[in-house]
Amino acid sequence: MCWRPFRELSTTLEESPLDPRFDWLHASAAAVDLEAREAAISRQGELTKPPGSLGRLEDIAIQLAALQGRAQPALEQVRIVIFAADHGIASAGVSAFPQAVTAQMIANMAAGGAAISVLARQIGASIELIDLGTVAPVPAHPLIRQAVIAASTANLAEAPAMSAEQLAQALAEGAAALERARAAGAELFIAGEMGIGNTTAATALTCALLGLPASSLVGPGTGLDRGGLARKQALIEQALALHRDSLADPTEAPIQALAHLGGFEIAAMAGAYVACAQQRVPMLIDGFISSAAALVASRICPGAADWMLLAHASAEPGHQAMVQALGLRPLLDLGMRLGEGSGAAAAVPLLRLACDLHAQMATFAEAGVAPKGD
Ligand SMILES: O=C(O)c1ccc[n+]([C@@H]2O[C@H](COP(=O)([O-])O)[C@@H](O)[C@H]2O)c1
Ligand SMILES: Cc1cc2nc[nH]c2cc1C
Repeated sequence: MCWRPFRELSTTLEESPLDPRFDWLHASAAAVDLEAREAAISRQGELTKPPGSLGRLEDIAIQLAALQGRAQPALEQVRIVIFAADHGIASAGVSAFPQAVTAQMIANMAAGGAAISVLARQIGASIELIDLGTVAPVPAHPLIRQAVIAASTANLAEAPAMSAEQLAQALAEGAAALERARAAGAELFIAGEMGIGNTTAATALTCALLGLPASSLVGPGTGLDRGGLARKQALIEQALALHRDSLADPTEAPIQALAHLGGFEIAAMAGAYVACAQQRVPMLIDGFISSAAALVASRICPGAADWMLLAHASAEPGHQAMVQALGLRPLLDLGMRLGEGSGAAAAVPLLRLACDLHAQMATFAEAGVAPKGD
């Protein structure tokens, strides 16, 4: 695919026609292993149950077999990477919580007291926290990687959220996190996020990519009241109008939308997802913000969605449109809207159950059970 980021730029994004910093994004998504898929389908047909009776537990095992390239998939090594960043738009009052919470929650995650800390311990996942830039200080901690791009993005209702250089840095941080996850032997990659104001960025980004009005996707995020919700919608409308011309070229729209309307953590997640698809690492997508990043990744890298499982349906109302556009089906619907990768972590036991059933059930022949008649 001939894809040229920043070919025709707004004056604030100054890059050359073919910017080499984005070259790596051009590589295609890997093909899934159809032989392993067929072998897994065939094994499911031999297990002691009416064919199809384990429903989506069968589909999960088959998909993981195709992604891991083995007839018997397994999920011992799960990696959770939490990308954290602040947003310029937060100063406009689009969140129910103060901006300082982003940095405070990174510290809480590192100390082991956040929901994702409990979930990661429970499922035995390794965890990495990446600080891409917060307004309040983040303490030094062995679990926290300092990869600060800027204290926050710019206010996307007034200017492009980030420069091309900042975008390149964020995307590369995501790819580097995937590289470390692979080195640690990860069999499944989960990206989580933390960023006060990031439902505004994720909503604006999705509106731009799907051509939908702010009113159809905007939601309360951390718990905005009616007045806050109206302010959030108006700011997203303002941002979409401001950046419309910069997003006009459909071949560049995903990357331009990321630069103009995204956040550092959203761009890093998109970079990690593209790298996962290119490097054969199955990913489990979390909620609203993660799905916006997944949508960008699937637009940048056609075929990336083949490498994704969607953990859950977020309670944030705009998530439904993202789910539809991704063509994925959520595994869980628990009314969650936390982020942090929490919904994905909650779905891991289900995936493991699917793998264990696939590997450990007896076949009709082994158990001496008569198979389905003709
Ligand atoms: O992932 C979700 O489905 C989700 C839905 C609503 C809110 N969040 C989290 O809440 C924060 C953003 O909410 P807000 O209201 O500040 O835009 C951010 O840290 C997200 O992780 C996450
Ligand atoms: C406390 C808190 C925890 C979070 N985790 C992810 N987003 C969050 C937002 C808030 C406000």
